[in-house]
This record gives sequence, structure tokens and C-alpha cells, in this order.
Amino acid sequence: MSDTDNQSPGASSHGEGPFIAAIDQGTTSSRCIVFDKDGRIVSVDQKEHEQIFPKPGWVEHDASEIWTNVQEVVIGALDKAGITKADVKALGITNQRETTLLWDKATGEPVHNALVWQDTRTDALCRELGRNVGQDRFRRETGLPLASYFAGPKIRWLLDNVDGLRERADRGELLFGTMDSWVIWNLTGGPDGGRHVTDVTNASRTMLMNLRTMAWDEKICESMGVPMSVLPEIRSSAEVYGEAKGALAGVPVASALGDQQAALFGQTCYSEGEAKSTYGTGTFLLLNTGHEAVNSYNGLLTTVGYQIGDDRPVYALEGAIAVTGSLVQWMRDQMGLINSAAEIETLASSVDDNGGAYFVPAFSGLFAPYWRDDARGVIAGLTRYVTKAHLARAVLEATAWQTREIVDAMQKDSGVELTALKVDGGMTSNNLLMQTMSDFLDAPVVRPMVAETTCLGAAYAAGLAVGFWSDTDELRANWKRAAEWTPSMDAADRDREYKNWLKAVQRTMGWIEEEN
Ligand SMILES: Nc1ncnc2c1ncn2[C@@H]1O[C@H](COP(=O)(O)OP(=O)(O)O)[C@@H](O)[C@H]1O
Ligand SMILES: O=P(O)(O)OC[C@H](O)CO
Repeated sequence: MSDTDNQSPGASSHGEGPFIAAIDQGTTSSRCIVFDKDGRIVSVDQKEHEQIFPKPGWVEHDASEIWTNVQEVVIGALDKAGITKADVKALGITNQRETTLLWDKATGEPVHNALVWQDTRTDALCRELGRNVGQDRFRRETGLPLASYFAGPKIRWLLDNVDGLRERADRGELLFGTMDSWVIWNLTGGPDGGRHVTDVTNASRTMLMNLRTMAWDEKICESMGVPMSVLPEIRSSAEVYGEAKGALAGVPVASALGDQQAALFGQTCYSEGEAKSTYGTGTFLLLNTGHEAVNSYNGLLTTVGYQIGDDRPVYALEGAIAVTGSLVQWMRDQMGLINSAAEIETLASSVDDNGGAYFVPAFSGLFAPYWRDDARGVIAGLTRYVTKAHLARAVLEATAWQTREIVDAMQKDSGVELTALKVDGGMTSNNLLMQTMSDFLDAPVVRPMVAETTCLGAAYAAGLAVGFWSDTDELRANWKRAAEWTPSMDAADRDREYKNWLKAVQRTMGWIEEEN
């Protein structure tokens, strides 16, 4: 690894205002970050929310708790920066994607907990839709395979399974939103004139938007059983949706992007062929494919990268991995094998290899490139020789191998050869993981100075919308390399290990049987 600058990410040496604020409503927490004109972090405030697991495979969030936390972190970030709303030129929103909420238009009350993107309760419904409507039809119009991951089946599940909801939706009493819509609606007034909008990136994860027209697809909505009356208006990712009320009263709410698309934007991947990978709860590798929506034949998603105002949209190919950082959390919280996420590096470094063990964390089935809802987690290759240190190593290797599978699929779909991978997210503080990644990919891995690329991307988009930054060239100039890892693994070792990994992956499939 090489360090090229000693300013830590998040350092607060910054110029005078004005500033841009961004809210990241994530899977485990909500945060607000204030940025200066050079894209440097001025202040951060963050609050975790409860993860609710009512049954195996079910994951929910309390959207009211999330909205309360969002308001608190906005106030917290402004306080820590020592600024007032008058110093904030615009507010950007980024969010966990696909997480699905229905709420009452008149009262602003959620009618059920939000169904989180990791929730697998719609797997039977997806199989039924596949049989009755056909996989290809959804993929052709929306760019997505039928999977429990996406929002459309989750809306249908709520309408079919919670008493009275379909009737209320038909009477026009309910609104649907992913977390961007929920936060923007509340920020701009809630029941009192709140704007019911979403952006093209978030809409592209519902399975209800037509990727070419960028509008809700009437026929797909009908096949999915979702009334169009609940859907928000689809807007670009960078424009003023309305003015905030409350603590930021008067500040333009000027961007919305799904968090992975925001990271692509924050990593300044503005040219076709540029890619980034974000390592948080899950991992998401996005490749900018320009103004072309590239079909995937290798298990990737075709998605919208971003759209700035009236400009033509930019598309991306995405490899989504459900479980990476959350496997480290599982080792800590459910297994008690480590006391902190950072400790996994110390434990894994105490041995030279995985001792023959391979850990495939198919906790929510397998996402890219397999899309198998019937898979469940497996540890393969166990013998009495294996220690918890070997397992720690296998946990880190799982993230690196899953990345390698995505990169392979991306090369097949796009023909783009990876020259280096830009990374960000909480797991990138793990040097052993980053070195392993570089070894398994046989390519350099590069981390930027500001690792909070998700918030940065939302801030950039909001700043562009209000003229705080003039164009993407100005933003590119802010990107600075903080660290780089280069490959040092013997090719024969890499090939042997990859083969073992792929063998272990096969062992996860078909665990859940249809009737369950
Ligand atoms: N040093 C580390 N080594 C491995 N994983 C880590 C480390 N530090 C944090 N993580 C993992 O990274 C995730 C948090 O990263 P973050 O980018 O904040 O995620 P998210 O935005 O999805 O909430 C957690 O799942 C945690 O287990
Ligand atoms: O909140 P994160 O960082 O776990 O991201 C979640 C993704 O947007 C799910 O698609």
C-alpha cells in the first residue's frame, strides 16, 4: 500500500463558506455532512436506527425513527460546523435504495414498517411473476432481473398482505416512496404541501420504470399489481425539487441519487468506462456506460447512473453483492468472534491463509451475478485445523472473491478491461482486505482522500443544480488519491483459490425449496 497524502479523510481544514450539505439515509444509519467548495468535509453527524428482523429473511425499518434521526443529524452537522442555514447553499439527498415505504398522504404516518432491500419475503411472489409474466419482460423494460431485492414486488406484497391497504391505495390515500421520496416529502412540508418526487436513479430500482423512457411503465405496473396513483413524480438527479421547511427552512433541496449512484458521482466517474466499488453493508460496483443502456447477459443490472437537470441520462452496469460488511457485523454481533469490525483485520492477519475454508455469505440469497433467492450461506472446506483466525480470513476473502466475480461479468458485458478500481466505504479502512482485493483482481485498488463519496456525490449534484460548482471538470479536480494497493499474488495460487471459491458458491444453491 502507498499513502500519497497525510490529510485524513474527513479532516476539517476548510475555507470560509458558503457550504453544501448532504443527507445520506443509509441502511444502518443516517448522516449529514457539510462540504466546502473544495469538496472537503467540514462536519459530520450520524445516528444509527434499529434493524428489525420479524422472521428469518425479513428486514424492516421504522420510517418515523429514520425521519426523526434525519432531522437530528442535520441540526447536529450544522452545529458541529458552527454554521447556520444561511451558510448552506443547497441540500442534497442520497439514500439506501429499494427500501420500500407506503404512508398516509393526509397524516404523514407510515402504514407499515419499511421493507428493507435485504428483505426476502417476496421471493415466492417473484417466482410467481416469473411464471405468469416472464423474467424477460421485466428485464427488457426495467433492466432488472425478477428478485426480492427490488421495490415493485415489495409494494405489491404490502398491498396484498396488510389489511385494507389496497382499498386505501385505490382511494388515493397512500403514497409510495423509497427513502429519498420519504425524506424529501417530509423536508418540504409533509402533509402540508410536501413534494412527492423521486429521481431517475432511485426510480430505476423499483422494477416499475421503463429504462428508455424514464417514465413509469403502465403495463409493467399493471403486471406487478401496483396502482400508479401511489407513485412519485420522476425527476432528474440534480434540480431544485422544492425548499426545505424546519431547521433548513428556505434551503433548496437540489439533488437525489441512490447511494451507489451518488458514490459513482462522488468518485467523479463521469466518463464511459470509469468504475467504482463501495464497501459498506453490501458492496456495489458500478461502471459508467455513457448514454447507452447496456444489456447484461452475465447477471449484472442495467441501471441509471445519474441525470443532471435536462442533460441526457448516463447509464451504468451494476454488480450488487448483498452481504460484505454485514458479514463482519455478523461475526461480531451474532458469533461474538470479534469485538469490533476493525478487529477482523488483526485476527485475519494472525494467519497466512484461510486454512482451506471458504465462506459464501448467501444470507439474502445470492445477488450478482447469480440472482438466486434459493441460496443460503455456507462455510465449505472445514477441518479440525480451521481456527477462528482462518474464518476471519475467509470472511475478508469472500468480499474480494465476490468483487472478482462482478469484475469478470462486467468485462464480458462491456468489454472494458479494468485498469484500476476506485473504492470507498467503511470496509476500505481494512488494509488486508484492500491488498487481498488487489491480489484477487490482479489490478490496482485506489482509495480517494474523501472516502465519504456517497454524501460527496449528493453534495456535488446539489451544488451543480444551484450553480455552486460550474461543471463536472471542476469536480474532477477535487478528486485526490489517498492510498493505493498493487497486486503481489502468484497467478497459479490465484487461479487455484478462485476455483475453490467457485466450488463453494455452488454448494449454496437450491437450499430453499419452492414450497417453503
Ligand atoms: N476495518 C473494517 N474491516 C472490515 N469491515 C469493516 C471495517 N470497518 C467497518 N467495516 C464494515 O463496514 C460497514 C460500514 O461501512 P459503511 O460504509 O458505513 O456502511 P453503510 O453505508 O452500508 O452503513 C459495516 O458493515 C462494518 O462491518
Ligand atoms: O445503505 P447502504 O450503503 O448499505 O446501501 C444499500 C444499497 O443502496 C442497496 O441497494
